[in-house]
Amino acid sequence: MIKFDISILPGDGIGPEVVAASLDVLRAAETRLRGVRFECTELSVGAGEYLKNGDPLPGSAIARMKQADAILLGAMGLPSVRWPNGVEMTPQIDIREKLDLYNGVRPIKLYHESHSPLKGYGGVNGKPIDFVIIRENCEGLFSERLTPRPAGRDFETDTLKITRRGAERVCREAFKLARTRRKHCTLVDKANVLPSMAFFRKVFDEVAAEFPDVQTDRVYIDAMALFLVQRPHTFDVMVTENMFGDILSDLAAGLVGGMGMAPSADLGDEYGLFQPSHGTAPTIAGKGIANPVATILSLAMLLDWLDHPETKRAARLIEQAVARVCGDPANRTADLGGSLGTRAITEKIIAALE
Ligand SMILES: NC(=O)c1ccc[n+]([C@@H]2O[C@H](COP(=O)([O-])OP(=O)(O)OC[C@H]3O[C@@H](n4cnc5c(N)ncnc54)[C@H](O)[C@@H]3O)[C@@H](O)[C@H]2O)c1
Ligand SMILES: CC(C)[C@H](C(=O)O)[C@@H](O)C(=O)O
Repeated sequence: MIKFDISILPGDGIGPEVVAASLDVLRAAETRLRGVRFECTELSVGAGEYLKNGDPLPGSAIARMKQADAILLGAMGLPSVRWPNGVEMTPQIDIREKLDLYNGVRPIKLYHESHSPLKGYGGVNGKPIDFVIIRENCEGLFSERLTPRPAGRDFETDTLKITRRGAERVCREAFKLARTRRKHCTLVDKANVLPSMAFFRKVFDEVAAEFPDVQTDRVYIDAMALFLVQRPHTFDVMVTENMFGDILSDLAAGLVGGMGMAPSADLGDEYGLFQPSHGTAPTIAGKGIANPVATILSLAMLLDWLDHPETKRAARLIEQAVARVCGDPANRTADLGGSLGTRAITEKIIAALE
């Protein structure tokens, strides 16, 4: 019997609700696997933990995460809980940096035409929306956010830093992924204006030369916001800077039904953390209406990443169950215009596991 040790970080707001739903799916999938068990250890991290004990990310939690085989996270942060300098507590960014989870993988897939605000997508005659945003997770515009600054200045700055190592490794991961898909990789940058972005483009071009079988494009971030609305079906894998990826991934989620449909993985060379792209959605927390699909799909990414034949089989079972359930427009949660609650859609997904 192989045991996989999973750290579970439910977090704040709807985080615990969507994580509980995903753990029910995990337990149901586990009964269909041979010789594999999951041991889950819950860790308290987030704004709630700060309010209780004064630290949103205790060192003991980081130490425990480092021992685990993988990490599943709900969502963290509350708009009312802030540091004295005015910014929110964002332990999820701290974790990415501490575990060097530089490769932010954010798949975007449309399961039914009724989920998209765009006309002519999905369905029998519609065009599929199926692409992946690779977000550089450990530098870019977030890189110097923790640098202490003198108090009382009448200006504040943030630095957008791109290193060769940072750009090279994330571009390489994007190309490797493109190779397993439709072999197309698009760089999204602002190389017309920012020297840091011209540097990112130079590194992208160098890495591209290692992957002659992958077609490339270079699109400015402002144009990409337009193209994602006009022709999202034309993209396969795109790679971009931290902040650009943060913004584009919400826009992209909007194309396929909203944040409740957008899973993600934060990957490094040693550790893997999996979480929905969404936040804590405080206005719907505790109402039993949060859409758990993004977290359930993140769980499938986790199982795939564990890279054991049985966990990979579990990942496929979950993905297929989600596709079957979400492919039926009768199965819609409130965010998709339906009436199913968190529990009801989770039960349908569990029933669809084969
Ligand atoms: N990775 C994370 O943990 C993460 C990501 C984004 C925001 N946040 C934090 O979450 C808090 C709220 O941020 P926000 O409102 O900008 O973003 P949000 O993602 O929480 O919510 C944006 C919109 O999407 C809806 N939504 C999100 N997830 C949903 C789900 N599963 N089902 C149905 N509807 C869903 C919300 O109700 C809201 O209308 C803030 O404190 C923010 O810092 C955390
Ligand atoms: C809430 C915030 C810290 C986080 C980020 O900026 O990375 C979120 O927007 C995300 O996309 O995971």
